[in-house]
Amino acid sequence: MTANGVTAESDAAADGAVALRTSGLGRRYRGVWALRDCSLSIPAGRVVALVGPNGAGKTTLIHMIVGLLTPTEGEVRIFGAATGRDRVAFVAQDKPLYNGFTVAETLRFGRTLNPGWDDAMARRRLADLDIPLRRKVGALSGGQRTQVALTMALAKRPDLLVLDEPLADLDPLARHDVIRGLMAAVAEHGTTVLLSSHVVSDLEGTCDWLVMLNRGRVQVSGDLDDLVASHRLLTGPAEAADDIAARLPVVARTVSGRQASLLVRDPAPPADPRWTSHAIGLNDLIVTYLRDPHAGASRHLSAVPGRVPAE
Ligand SMILES: Nc1ncnc2c1ncn2[C@@H]1O[C@H](COP(=O)(O)OP(=O)(O)OP(=O)(O)O)[C@@H](O)[C@H]1O
Repeated sequence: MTANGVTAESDAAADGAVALRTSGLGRRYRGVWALRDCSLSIPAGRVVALVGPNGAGKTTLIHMIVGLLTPTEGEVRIFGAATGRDRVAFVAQDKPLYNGFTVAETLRFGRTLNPGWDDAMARRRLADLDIPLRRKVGALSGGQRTQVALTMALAKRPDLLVLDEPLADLDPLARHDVIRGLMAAVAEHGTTVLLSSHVVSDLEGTCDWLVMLNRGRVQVSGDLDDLVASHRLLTGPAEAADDIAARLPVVARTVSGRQASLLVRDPAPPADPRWTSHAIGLNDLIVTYLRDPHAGASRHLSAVPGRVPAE
């Protein structure tokens, strides 16, 4: 385990096991940057949560990764290759499937288009899920459509599976089933997964790497457990907050009356006994970063989390 995302990325680069690397990636729409200066390095075999507020640039990033969108600047490499898209499967937000096709016809279509298609697995998976092959896709429930789209993606036997908000529109039980099915399939084949979601509770226990985008910039990228362990919430008197902030890498601060709370990364224990240090959960960590687009941009952080060291 490493102390932060930057170090973890160096490790991944060193052993050659990088599934996805973006370098200085950016996309502009009519003069406005939707995503800028995005440099990430994701080790192979990780299940990556991509989170960020509405409009943060998640779909823009995903579409550049899967080749649906041309970058304005920078580049994407999949398993070291600029042309590695044949190793990627993608499930889009709206899960485009042909409503007039039956599930069986949908599978046949997938088999025709994909040389490495695993038809036995696809049929087994749909049978386990009680999804009838004879039913028209248009007659399936939202959860069943998601499962069919996911099965189509898994049957391609991708090395990198990219899912744009696959859990939206699903009830909690269906969300749970989708995640469980996905994790089982991923565990069997060591597939790297990149999953965007707004539902933080779905990500806990599922994902082991976290990428946070905010206003088109990478705020954080790193091993999820390491990120949670390396942040502490310090609470103490508001009048002493500036003093603490001058000495420690403060990510974000809130003041309520006479009390201040500082989210701090890799802090030494505060010498001032009026301050107490608490562990922070994943949900609070994410919410704190998301609330403040500048969180993490402290002058104390010598490297911006998520930025790949120069090679
Ligand atoms: N085709 C487009 N033309 C102009 N602007 C666009 C286009 N697509 C996206 N944008 C803008 O780029 C920014 C990022 O959008 P994007 O869809 O990538 O965000 P997101 O994080 O996926 O948002 P959400 O969580 O709401 O799906 C937004 O400000 C959006 O309005």
